This record gives sequence, structure tokens and C-alpha cells, in this order.
Amino acid sequence: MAQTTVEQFAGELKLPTALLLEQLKSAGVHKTSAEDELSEHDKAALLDHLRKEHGTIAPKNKITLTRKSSTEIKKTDNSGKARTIQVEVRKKRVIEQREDAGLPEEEMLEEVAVEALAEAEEAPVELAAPVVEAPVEVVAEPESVVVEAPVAPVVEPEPEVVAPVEAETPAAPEPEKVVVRQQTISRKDLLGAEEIALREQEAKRHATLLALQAEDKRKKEELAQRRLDEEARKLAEAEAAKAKAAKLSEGTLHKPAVKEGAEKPAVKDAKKGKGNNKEWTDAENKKRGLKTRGDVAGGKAGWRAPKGKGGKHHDDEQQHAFTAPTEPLVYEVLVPETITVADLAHKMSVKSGEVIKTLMGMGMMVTINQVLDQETAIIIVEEMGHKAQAAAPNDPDAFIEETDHAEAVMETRPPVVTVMGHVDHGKTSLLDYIRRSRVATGEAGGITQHIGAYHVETPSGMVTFLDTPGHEAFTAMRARGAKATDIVILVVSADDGVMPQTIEAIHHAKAAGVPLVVAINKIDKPDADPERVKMELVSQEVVPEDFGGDTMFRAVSAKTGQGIDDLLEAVLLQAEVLELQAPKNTPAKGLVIEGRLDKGRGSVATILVQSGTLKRGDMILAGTTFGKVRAMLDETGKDVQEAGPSMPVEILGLSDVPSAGEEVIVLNDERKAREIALFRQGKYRDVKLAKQQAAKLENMFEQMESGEVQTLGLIIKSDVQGSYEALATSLQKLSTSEVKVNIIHTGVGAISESDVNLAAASKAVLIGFSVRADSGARKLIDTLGVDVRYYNIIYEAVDEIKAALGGMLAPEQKESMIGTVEVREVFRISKIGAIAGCYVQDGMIKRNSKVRILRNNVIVHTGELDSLKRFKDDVKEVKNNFECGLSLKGYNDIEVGDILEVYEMIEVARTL
Ligand SMILES: Nc1nc2c(ncn2[C@@H]2O[C@H](COP(=O)(O)OP(=O)(O)OP(=O)(O)O)[C@@H](O)[C@H]2O)c(=O)[nH]1
Repeated sequence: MAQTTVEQFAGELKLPTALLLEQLKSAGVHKTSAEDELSEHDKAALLDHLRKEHGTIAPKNKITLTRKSSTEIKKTDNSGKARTIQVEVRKKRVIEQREDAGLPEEEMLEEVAVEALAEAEEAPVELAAPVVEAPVEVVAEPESVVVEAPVAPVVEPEPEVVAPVEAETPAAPEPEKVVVRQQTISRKDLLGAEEIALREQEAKRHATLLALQAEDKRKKEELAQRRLDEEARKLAEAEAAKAKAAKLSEGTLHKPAVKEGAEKPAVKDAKKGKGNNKEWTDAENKKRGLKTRGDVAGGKAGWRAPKGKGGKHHDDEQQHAFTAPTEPLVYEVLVPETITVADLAHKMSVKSGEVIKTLMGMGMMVTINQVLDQETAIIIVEEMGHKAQAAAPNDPDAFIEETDHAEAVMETRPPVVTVMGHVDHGKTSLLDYIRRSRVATGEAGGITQHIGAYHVETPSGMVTFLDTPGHEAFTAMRARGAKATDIVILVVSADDGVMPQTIEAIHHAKAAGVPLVVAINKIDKPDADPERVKMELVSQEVVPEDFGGDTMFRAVSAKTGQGIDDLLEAVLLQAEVLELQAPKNTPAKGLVIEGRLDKGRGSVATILVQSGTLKRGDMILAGTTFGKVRAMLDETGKDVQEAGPSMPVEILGLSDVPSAGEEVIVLNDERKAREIALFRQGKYRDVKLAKQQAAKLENMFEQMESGEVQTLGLIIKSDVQGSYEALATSLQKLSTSEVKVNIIHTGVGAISESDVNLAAASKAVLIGFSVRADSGARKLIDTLGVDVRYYNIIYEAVDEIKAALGGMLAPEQKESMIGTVEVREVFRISKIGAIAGCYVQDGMIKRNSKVRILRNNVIVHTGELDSLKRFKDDVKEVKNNFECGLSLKGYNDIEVGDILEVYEMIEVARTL
């Protein structure tokens, strides 16, 4: 720079040269003449001096003041690193004093807000427009990324004033870094200034500047935050659009950032008890922003960068949370012995075509109505991913689901009554009297036919009577698993009193859990003694109400009809106590009371409807028979269209004669009914065998262990009363905490059919002490498979029962029937012998089975198989409905039509 002379400088300053010389002199710059040259150093020294003088000497009308301040800003860069940036703000102020003014007229300040830092990509920062008189230099250190922030320059009316100032500013170190030189100076000339006022002013400005800087910093952060928020919001919106009902789980990284106005942080703040401190919130947000960022991209995009990465993941999460379950439903399918393709498909909730397809895949071409066997059906069910369960062979519920009506309305139903009592005590007379007096009154000749059951109307309601008096029939039905009776009327002759069959009847009723109503009959007889009868019954634990018991006693005469209404009243009262109910609006279920073959009408069955309503035209399944109800008659032979609960009716139309005690169900599908009936016929033997297992003493321990049995029922028959009493007492003492010995019935004499039935019905073991079963009972024992044991010495009986209860019975070999085989052809081959071409009717035959040959139900041979073949191949076993060829060891007299009973020897607990 060219040096100026004192005179020139004075000219520039518009000061008299002499004054300038004087000032220079006082500033220590020795200049004597106007021609002396002034160096920059001299000028600076003059300025310094003037500054120091502070008005004490105010030779000059223009003073330039400089000051600098530095602040630190902590900022995060794009890479996420926190950096500390030193910001130094240098300010200059030039104060001019007009020559004609001794005092400063006015001071105009203009300040330039300093934008210390701006991220490279950032738009020009908004700046406040602080007042500053002089240019302000901002140096950012150590970070050198400083960008010039354009500031609209204010009109500068007196550029000449600026010039010297500019001339003086070189003193400020020219930043080697990028320097923002923001110049906006507007001015009005000031005329001098009082130094103190200036300082105050300066202090104020400094404070203002600091405030501005803080404000800027805050704004900047706010802006950055706003941006983050905005982006987060956009992302959240995009995600929300994808999964509408999405509810973002709280506190996840994907939680949308707070919107402007920051409701959520406010809540958060409130929760944390920090109030709505914006700064704090911002800091929090910033922190969170940093955390979520993860800097995987390392660039500007930051946490947004891996576009789709996080987002996708997030989407996935949402999909998991809100899409419908795609897991296929697995049904547990109860597969009956036979089932059609359509029904099987229905049970699995798939289209029939699916089942057909699966079957085709397994090499079976079937139609929709094709009946599949259980084994195939189970394979199909498993193949299609469901669980199959073989239905119990005789479980009607497995076949008939449509009868389970959810909307079934329970209604009170009339009681079903059985009359029991000792021989000749007047059971038939009582039933006849009731029927005569109540049924079909007005009809010529009264009852026209006997149908096994009838119902009577009384002023208090309807009562249904089973017209097969005696406990034998009652128990026989029970032995078949049927429970028809609600109430038992025990008829005791007033002149005869309690007799053995009276006691039996009591035992049978008690074993069945059916309440008694006692009818003391023949009270018309002169030697009738009802009180004695009462006393005798009390000793049998049948206690009348007037003795504090719960059994109703009524004195009646079946001959005169005396007390009969009272008896019916008592029965209805007892029924009320029992709260008998059944649905009426469902397909009927009931019991066969009796069946017979009528010459002209075919199979005729008396059916007791137990629930629902039986209608004419219904397809019914009754045990092993089935058919459509062609005609329905009541006890008077009158046609009826329908019968509700507790109504007995006679029906025509069954394919065969059903047995008493068989269950009747309405099945509105003839094919299904036929299949089940046929199936049951085939399985009858198995069912029977299964039943036989129930009451065996040798099974006792296992049943106890499996929790099936807690009581051992015993029926004891003996030669004399003393023996059974002694035996009963000893056996009862065997009761333990796990099993109770329950003597169901004791009696003198041979074991009768009634005893066998009671044993079967009560799952009891029969003991014959010095007695044997009569012929009828023997047959029934075989049929029902009741366990009968004979003893002659009491301790033997006690020891054995004790051993049975402890599972100590020694094992023994016993037959177990596994199938029946019919001989259809016999080939006699010399050297080899007889080869039978057979058909397995039932169960199966095994190579190592034992066989018993029955010819016209008489055993003609018992032995073993020699060979078993299917076509030409030796096989281990052949199942039912298959043909086979077999030969017997040492037996060649086999004939066409022979039945082979196939059995195995199994080891069971010892029996007698
Ligand atoms: N005096 C009188 N005799 C009666 C009364 N009830 C029944 N009898 C008679 O007692 C006898 C036997 O009557 P039934 O009705 O056959 O007796 P039951 O109990 O059915 O006899 P079984 O069928 O053999 O078991 C008959 O001669 C009846 O006339 C009655 O209330 N008073």
C-alpha cells in the first residue's frame, strides 16, 4: 500500500492537518510536518491512542472500534459425529462525529447476524437482521466449511465513510479459511459519541448479539429437528398407508417421530415431570435421532438411506401383525366305520373334489357318493393334514351329528314307571286296573292290544307305564345298557309283607339309582296289615316319609281301585322332585321296549320316545335294524302322527325285529342308517365281547388302577341265609380306601337269570356259595359274559377277592376271541389233505391262531392252523371281508358251511 502523508490523511479525514499532527504527537507518532509520511503502523497507533483516550481527547470525529467474541457450538455433522466448532465473531464499529456537533446525535447500528455454520446442503439460513455498524467477520474454527451467506446489502448512502473503515480493517487477520464477510451497512452520520455511552451501547449490543447467536443456534437446531420430524412423519404416513389399522408399538425405532408442536414429547415430558421444556425435548429428539440413525449409510440420507431396508422390515412386521392367519385349520375328524366321500369332505370343511383328488392321487377313482371304509378315510384325513380319530364302533354320536340341535328347548316330560314286586302281590292287577280305568275310556272292550307300554292321563299330569312288570325285565333292559325307568312302583301285598322278590326288587332299583314309590296292595283284604309292611320295608332301608324317610308309601287295592289316584299323585310328585326334562323340538331318540314279528304287519316295535319328537315317515335306526316309520300307533291302536318325550308308540316299518333295550335314533338318511345297522350286525359279536370284559374280577385291579373302578359290586347267592350273611360280612371288610366292596344283592337259592342280569347291569361279580346257576342263568352267563365264581369255603372266597383287589390273582391262559371265518369251499388234495376256501366274516384270522370248528353251533373240533394263504401267498393274517385259504393241523373233516371260531390264548389274572 502506498504511504500517505499527514496532509493527505488529514484530507481524507477531513481534519485540519495541525489537529492531526497534534493527535499523532499525543499518540506517540512523531510527525512534524504535513509532508511527513504516515505508515499503516502510524495510523494504527493513532487509532489505538484515540481509543485509549476515550473522549478525554476527542480530536477526531471518527473512531473505529473493533471487538471480537468467540463461542462454541456443538453440532453433529452428517456422519453423525458430534463436533465442537469455534465461532469467532469480529465486529468493527465506526463512530463518526460531525464537526458541527459536540455530542453524538444518533447512533445507528446495524448488526449482521452470524450464521456460524451451515451444513453443506443446507439452504441459506434465515438470519435475523441485527444492527451492526461495521462489517462483521465470522471465522469458523476449526471447521473450515464456512459458506458465504448472502445478505441483502443495505443501501449505503455514504460510501466515503466506509472507505477509511475498510482501510483500517485489514488489521483483522485475513482468514486463511473461508470467511464470511457480510456487509450490510447502512448508516446515518453520527456526530461523535460519548465513550461511556458507546461502551454501554457496546455492552448492550454484545448481549444482543449473544442472544441472537443463541437464538440462531436454537433456530438452526429446531430447523434440523423439524426436518427430521418431517421426514419421520412422511415415513410414518407411508407406512400407515400400507397397513391401515396399523398401530405402531410404542418405543420402537420405527415409531414415527413427533410432529411439529410435539404432542408426544410433551406427554413424555409431562410423564417425566420435566414440563414442556422445548430445549430438553429437542435434545431428546436429537439424541433419539442419533440413535436411530445407526449411520449405516454414512451419508446425508442417514437413517433414511437404506431405503426399504428398515422400512421393509417394518412392513414385514406389520404384515405379521395384521394379516389373517395363514395356518391351515386342522380339524379333528371322527371317522365312522363307513363314510361317504361327501361326508368326509364335509367333516374336513373342504370340497368333495379335494377329497376325490387326494384319492385319485393315491390311485383310487371314486365318486362323491362312494362309501369309504374307516381305514381309507383315516388315511385320507391324515393325508389332507387333519387329525383322524376312529369313531367308537357303536357310538351313534359318531354318525349322527345333525341330531344335536343347539337350539333344543328343554321341557318337562312325564315320568316313565316300572312296577316291581313279589310274585302274586298284584303287579299285573295294578297295571291292568290303571290301564282299564285310565286308558281309552269309552272304547268298547277297553284296551284292544297289548303294546308293552302305555300312558295314562291323570288330573295332575301324564304317567307312562312300562307294561312288563318285575325286576327281571327291568334289569334285563338295564343289562343292555338302557335306562328307561324314572320311578319304580314297588308293590307289596299288605297281607303277605316283604318277600324275597320284594327285596330283590329293592336291590335292583337301588342298583339302578331309581327312586321307589311303595304301593301297599290288597288293602281291601281283611288280613291286610299295612303297618307291618312298613316296618318290614324299613328293615330293608326303605323308609316311609312318616318315619322320617324319603319314600312315599300309598295303600291301594288293585281290585277295588282304592288309593290308585293317590298312588298316581305320589308318582307325579316324585317326578316333580326329579325334574324330568327333555327337548321336544329335536329329532327323536328313544328305546325299544319290545319287538315282535306280526304275521300281517311284519316287524312291530314298541318304542319309548325319550327325547325329541318321533314323526311318521322318519328314518330310524334301532340297534341293528333300520327303516322308515310307515305307521305309528298308540296303545289303543289308533294312528298317531307324532310322539313326544316319554310317549310309547308302536311302529311299523323296521327292516327286522329289534331287541328290547336297543337305542332308537332318527337318521334322515336311509343309506347311512342301513350302513350303520349292517355294520352293527357285523360288529355285534365284538361289542358283546367288549361288554364281557367289563365285569371280570381279573380286570378289577387294572380298572382300579386306571381309575375306572372304585367299587367292586358283588352278588352272593348261597344255600342258606347264614352262609351269605357270613360271607357278605367278611367280604365287606375287604373294602380299602381305593376300592369299596359293595354287596348289591344277596339271596338264597340257585343263581337265576335275574341275578345274572343284575350282575351284568351293575357290573358286578356273581358268587355262588354252595349253589350253582340254573340252566337259564347259565345261558345268560355265557351270553352276557358275567363273571361267576363258585365257592364252598368262606375263606377261599375271601382270599380270592382280596387277591383280586390287590391285583394278586395269578395269571392264567385264557381264550380271547378274535374272529369268525366261514368255510365256503373245501378242496381235498391227496397227500396234503383238506384245504378250506374261507371268508373272514368278522374280526380276523391269524396264522398262529387257534380255531374251534362249529357245525350247527356244535363244536366239532378244536385245534390249530397249519397254513394260511391269500391266493398263493402265505400270510400272517387276513382281515374281515377278505377271502383266504387255510388248512388245519391234523384235521381234514372240514365241511362247507362250517364256522371257524378264531381265538388266541392270552395271559390273564387267575380265575376259577
Ligand atoms: N283282594 C285283592 N286281590 C288282589 C289285589 N291285587 C291283586 N289281587 C289278586 O292277587 C292275585 C295275583 O295278582 P297278579 O296281579 O297276577 O299279581 P302279579 O304280581 O302280577 O303276579 P305275577 O304276575 O305272577 O308276578 C290275583 O288273583 C289278583 O286277583 C287286590 O288289591 N285285592
